[in-house]
Amino acid sequence: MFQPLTYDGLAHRLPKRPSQSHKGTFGRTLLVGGNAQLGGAIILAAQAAVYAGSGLTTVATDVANHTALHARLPEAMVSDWSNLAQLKELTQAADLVLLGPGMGLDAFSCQRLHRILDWLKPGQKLVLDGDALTLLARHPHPVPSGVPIVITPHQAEWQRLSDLAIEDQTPQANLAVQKQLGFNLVLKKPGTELYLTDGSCYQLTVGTPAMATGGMGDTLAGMVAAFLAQFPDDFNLALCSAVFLHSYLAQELAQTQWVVLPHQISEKLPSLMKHFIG
Ligand SMILES: NC(=O)C1=CN([C@@H]2O[C@H](COP(=O)(O)OP(=O)(O)OC[C@H]3O[C@@H](n4cnc5c(N)ncnc54)[C@H](OP(=O)(O)O)[C@@H]3O)[C@@H](O)[C@H]2O)[C@@H](O)CC1
Ligand SMILES: Nc1ncnc2c1ncn2[C@@H]1O[C@H](COP(=O)(O)OP(=O)(O)O)[C@@H](O)[C@H]1O
Ligand SMILES: [Mg+2]
Repeated sequence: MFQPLTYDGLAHRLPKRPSQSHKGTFGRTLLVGGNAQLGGAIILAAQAAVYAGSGLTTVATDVANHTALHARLPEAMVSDWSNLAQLKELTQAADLVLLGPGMGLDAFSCQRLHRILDWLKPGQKLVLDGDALTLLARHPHPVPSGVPIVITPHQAEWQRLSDLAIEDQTPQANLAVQKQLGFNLVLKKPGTELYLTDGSCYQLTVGTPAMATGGMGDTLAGMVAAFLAQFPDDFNLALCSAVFLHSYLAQELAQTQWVVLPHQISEKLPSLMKHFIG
């Protein structure tokens, strides 16, 4: 049922950067997340998005995170996520919205999730991760039509969304729920599984327990966002490449490290992508 994701099957298939280009060519990416306690999650996601090549990256987050984000990642623009009018403008101007890392589960975050689902228009793209998935499971809301959606749950988040206990998350059961939902599903675990809306299914051949540390999924979410935003011509290739490179890089780093820190993956991305794409 699954096609294996391998280096040889993916490398050199993504397009090089055209010389006639500017930052707008490579995607306007909006990341929404990071409450006062979980700012690290959206900072890690934003670093991954910028280092993976997103042309213009804006982060809507709690004001408590603004100074840290500016200090750590001056390439990203920052907005106060409690300003709903500004959030609407940013959402409507984005090519892709990533929603969820560290966003928390309170009523205001739920409102943000529902409003962003209402504001998105056909032609835009949406990635949902972390608390956005838990909120959607608890408080379902219609999703925009004509907007490809990627969800990146770990097994407990998928349990909340699918009602499948972790021991019941067989490929057949996962596929049945994914088809009902109509989302592209990246089910994160050792041997991450991808169930795409065109019916294709893939499984990771790389990865390591050195990845089992907080923030690793936030980094993947930022990479997925940047790949989908900057490589719009082949959605599935962009998604598969992001998922593959995240674990491939971690596996490379784990040859000499006990644990791989999520930000180390981001730091290696510009050189690895040059090597991978050619
Ligand atoms: N630096 C920061 O700011 C960080 C902020 N973060 C942000 O925190 C928010 C909450 O995300 P979350 O993943 O930490 O919590 P939640 O959704 O409750 O899941 C944990 C529960 O699920 C269970 N579990 C079972 N299987 C599992 C599996 N395969 N993978 C993982 N968990 C599994 C697990 O079981 P246990 O560990 O108890 O065995 C536990 O009971 C989210 O927005 C995220 O972005 C984090 O990224 C960390 C760094
Ligand atoms: N033992 C493991 N083997 C392979 N990959 C792992 C392992 N543990 C975690 N990962 C990977 O690390 C990431 C963890 O994501 P997630 O739980 O959402 O982290 P966080 O929310 O803390 O950022 C996923 O990509 C998952 O596949
Ligand atoms: Mg996560």
